[in-house]
Amino acid sequence: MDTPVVAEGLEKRYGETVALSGVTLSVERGEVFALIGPNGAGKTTLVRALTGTTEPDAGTARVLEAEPTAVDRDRLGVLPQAFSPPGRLTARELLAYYAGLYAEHRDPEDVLADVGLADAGETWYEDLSGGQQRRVCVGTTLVNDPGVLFLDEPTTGIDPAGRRTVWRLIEALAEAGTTVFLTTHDMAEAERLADRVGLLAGGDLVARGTPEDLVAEHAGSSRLEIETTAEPSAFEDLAFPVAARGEEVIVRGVSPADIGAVVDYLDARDLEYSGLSWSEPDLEDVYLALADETELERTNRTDRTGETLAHTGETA
Ligand SMILES: Nc1ncnc2c1ncn2[C@@H]1O[C@H](COP(=O)(O)OP(=O)(O)OP(=O)(O)O)[C@@H](O)[C@H]1O
Repeated sequence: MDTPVVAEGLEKRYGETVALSGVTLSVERGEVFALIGPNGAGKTTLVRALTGTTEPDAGTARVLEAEPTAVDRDRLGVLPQAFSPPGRLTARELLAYYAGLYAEHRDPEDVLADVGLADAGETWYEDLSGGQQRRVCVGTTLVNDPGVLFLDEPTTGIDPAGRRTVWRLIEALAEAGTTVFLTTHDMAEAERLADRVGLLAGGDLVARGTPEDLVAEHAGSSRLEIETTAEPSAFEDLAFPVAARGEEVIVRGVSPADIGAVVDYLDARDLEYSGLSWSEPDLEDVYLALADETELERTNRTDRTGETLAHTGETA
């Protein structure tokens, strides 16, 4: 079977603004592809170009082997970033309404349960909480059991438990062969769900790969965050790279076994601290490193983070 989502050299401008500057990508069947990137990076524009709601200035897109405007809608699910169904329909009525648009559709009751709203079926959409509304919106994209699903920030505004419900749902869909193209600002979401992640910045896909590969390549080393008002210079003799950020000192490359030595260092110098937290590098570090780098290249600025470096050339 052919690759369900393919973009080649997609370009889109709005006046002087370059929203997409030649994006090429493909997403395989059953794959979850997460598109991340700063506000205004072009994510929604890319989703719109792939789903036929905006026409690119150059390049081509194919979804389910068709032009985006000619895709068999029975096989496609699209959740736009801004989606406001009628407020005076209940969650159940809304899903039944959207299901009725398709000759073959799932039982709306099952979809309601899938998005964790079995108990809220009789509530008007306008009376649901923001997170419940978003879950109904996700549900509307599932009624036709789509083969390809575009979800533009599906979990924005959803509480942690509801988010996990949606995550499990997406995982189950992908396992059953649904191709999922997702945009998100939630790095935990991208890391958990995505087989591959693409980082869009300034209309360009500046990095792509599995979350693991991106972390290994771009995220740097582990970080120990020390909440302290001590001056960065007080850490000069520590055997690890250190950077300061506000009332935090960030020590890089510390393994869990090294934490004791850092604590000894603090105690020996009477450096007061109110908290220590250690973390493995993750996708958020990748995002910060690459988004900053791209922003730097774009603006040619040299001082963007407000971080003061102690005795290394690193940023935190
Ligand atoms: N219809 C439009 N008219 C004019 N400019 C637009 C239009 N749509 C998008 N843009 C511009 O194109 C750029 C990319 O916007 P886009 O919405 O694709 O970004 P995004 O990555 O989805 O952002 P966010 O994370 O904030 O949702 C922005 O500078 C935006 O202002």
